[in-house]
Amino acid sequence: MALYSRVSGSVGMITLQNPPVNALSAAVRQGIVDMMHRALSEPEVKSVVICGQNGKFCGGADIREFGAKMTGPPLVPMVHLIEAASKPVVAAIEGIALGGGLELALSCHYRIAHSKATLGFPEVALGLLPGAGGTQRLPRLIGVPAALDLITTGRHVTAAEARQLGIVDEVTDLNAVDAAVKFAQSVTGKSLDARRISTYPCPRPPDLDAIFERAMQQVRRSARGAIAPGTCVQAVHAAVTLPYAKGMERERELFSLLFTSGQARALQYYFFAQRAVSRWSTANGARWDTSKPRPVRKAAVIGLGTMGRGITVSLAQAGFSVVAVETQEQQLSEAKQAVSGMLERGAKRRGVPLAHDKIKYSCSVQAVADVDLVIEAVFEDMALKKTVFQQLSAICKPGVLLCTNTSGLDIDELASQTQSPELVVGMHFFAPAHVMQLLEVVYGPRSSPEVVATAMQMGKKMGKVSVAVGNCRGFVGNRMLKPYLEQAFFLLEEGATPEQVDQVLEEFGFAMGVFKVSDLSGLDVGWKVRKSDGLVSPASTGTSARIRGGSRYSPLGDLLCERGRFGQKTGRGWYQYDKPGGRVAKPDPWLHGFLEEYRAQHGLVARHIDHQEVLERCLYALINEGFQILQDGIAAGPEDIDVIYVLGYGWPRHRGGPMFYAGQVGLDKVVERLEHYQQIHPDVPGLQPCSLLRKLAASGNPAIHKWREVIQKPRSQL
Ligand SMILES: CCCCCCC[C@H](O)CC(=O)SCCNC(=O)CCNC(=O)[C@H](O)C(C)(C)COP(=O)([O-])OP(=O)([O-])OC[C@H]1O[C@@H](n2cnc3c(N)ncnc32)[C@H](O)[C@@H]1OP(=O)([O-])[O-]
Repeated sequence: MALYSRVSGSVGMITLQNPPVNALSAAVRQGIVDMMHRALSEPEVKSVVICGQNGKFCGGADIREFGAKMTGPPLVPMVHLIEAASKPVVAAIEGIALGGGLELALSCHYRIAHSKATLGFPEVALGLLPGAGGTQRLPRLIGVPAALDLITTGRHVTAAEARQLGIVDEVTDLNAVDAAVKFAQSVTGKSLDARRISTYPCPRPPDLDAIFERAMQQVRRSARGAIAPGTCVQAVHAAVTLPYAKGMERERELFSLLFTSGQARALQYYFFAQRAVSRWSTANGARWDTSKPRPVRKAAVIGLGTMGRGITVSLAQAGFSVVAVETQEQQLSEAKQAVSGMLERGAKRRGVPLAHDKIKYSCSVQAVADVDLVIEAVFEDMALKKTVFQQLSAICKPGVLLCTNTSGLDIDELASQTQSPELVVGMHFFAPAHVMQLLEVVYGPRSSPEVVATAMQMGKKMGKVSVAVGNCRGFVGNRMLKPYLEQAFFLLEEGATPEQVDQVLEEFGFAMGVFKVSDLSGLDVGWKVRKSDGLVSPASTGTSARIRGGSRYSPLGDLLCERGRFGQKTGRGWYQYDKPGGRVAKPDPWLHGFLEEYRAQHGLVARHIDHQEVLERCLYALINEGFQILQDGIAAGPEDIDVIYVLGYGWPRHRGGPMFYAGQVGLDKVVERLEHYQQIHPDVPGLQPCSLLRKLAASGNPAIHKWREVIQKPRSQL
């Protein structure tokens, strides 16, 4: 709702009240309309200030209302009512003015912002465009190029930048509401003719066509199949080419198109999913709201390879004191240099002070004796990690949290090396660790609730989105990757090429196809794991070459590794590169010949494989594993899996995540297609629909937020 009060006798104050961000719900819109009428009708009131409760102006339209039937006064007439007012209306912007909140501010005649406020049009990230006049007013106010930048990227600007761009009239370090009241008094009685943005002509730069062409190219490059950014460009184009009223009609048309799209639904689901994962729960009943994190001031990182360096940077940038340990002298001095470089670049980019003095380097594990938390990031080898955990358990002060950055090894086995297994938890960072936003927090059966809470909070402090997951081989992300990769290998055996598979996945929206990713991360990584699992067999002919444990196995990745083809680092992998370390993947005729030979050797006849089969086999196998993970209680809900896939594995955000996508396709259809492929390839693993997927499909494809009701919780172990 909105509150009305009278300040200093002549200023009518409208205060938006809708925690947590004063979103423009039906009640708030109704309140604004009613209070505006009141302020305009009271003769003593000479000017109006609009502000938000609790230091937040407004976070935009209330996204929680998007799925429901629209009630209350619409936003567009509301902003027109404000702009047309005969008394000056001043927006007092504290905290945030985002989306519809900024549109509300742009309909006011003046805008006063606090210096710490941020402003922006983030609608594009929700699959929308600013639909209450934002696409028509902003270019009129700040010009086409700047408006295109803000609207198509959704980036937030500081109050200082907003002032520079001309979005706000004044910035204050003092109380913005008081400043707005004073300002409102100072403009009482002044003509408002020049203050109504909708009446401004839209500036037409001479190179207008080139500007729009460049904007379209830019969004096509960065959007990868998302429709909202290009539609935003079209809406701004309407501001330049049409009179205001017609431009508003066009904005409305384009907004409706986006609003009813599957992409908007997916992005809005994802918005809430990313927030829902912070309300974590574990299979044995620990929860976010009943578990208190421990204080951590000083942390240690053991092992300064690529991951350890990134983790050190993340910790230092988040303000933790860090002890960075690397026992090999040469590696330690290289790490120091690399970490310094990353910190300097980070400080420059983010405009924050350097965090060098936060880090103490050492080549002795003894240096961690007084820290509160240790993150082990040594080579991915169980024997080595066990030794490190034994050492840490002996050296660290009592009560220290021992975390491992393993990407899939058994947390419980590591915990059993220590005197306090309840203090052990996984913190699985993604490379590059100082850039990637995702953190899988892996709890073992003995991890204590407060240890999980501490790791989750540490992730948040480092600017990561932390997702709590259970302990199993590969956890959530890498466990689901396995069937996805396997299907891609089988498709090559059956007649596809890496470029064909990658093209299908990239058209779906992945930044990179599965084979390009494999070349980037190094084929040797998976090879080492398969070797230690006893899967890599010297026999390259005969039926046993393609069977492991009674199921189909593709040795293609192993065969490439045996030939020294590790991907980008060796200049050859599934593709060829112009040199070792090269980045541009080119189809490799050698690989095509190798695949032909391989098929001939194993009596396989290449067949035509279409787009649909590539997509369904790769994605549905991955999705099926996701359902198995839910069934096993490794992830608490589909949101956890979706956030992991979007933030850690390049799943296109506008498709919501694999579990949301499955729901959009229809769970019955996913079951049917998996069964279809399973009939054709009965020995291929990963194609048998798991029982939870079947159960949900049979119960009529319920909405994703209802899945938890069907998922049977594993028995509490507490
Ligand atoms: C016919 C045409 C009609 C057209 C009308 C179109 C109008 C318009 O153009 C469309 C829009 O405005 S689209 C909207 C454009 N606006 C946006 O896209 C803004 C999106 N919001 C954000 O970017 C961030 O939330 C903030 C920066 C606001 C705060 O960040 P922070 O401090 O890190 O906090 P946090 O953890 O992120 O959020 C805290 C809590 O607030 C909740 N919540 C937040 N915004 C909400 C909203 N608008 N609504 C409801 N709820 C919203 C959030 O879910 C969470 O709830 P929980 O229950 O505690 O989990």
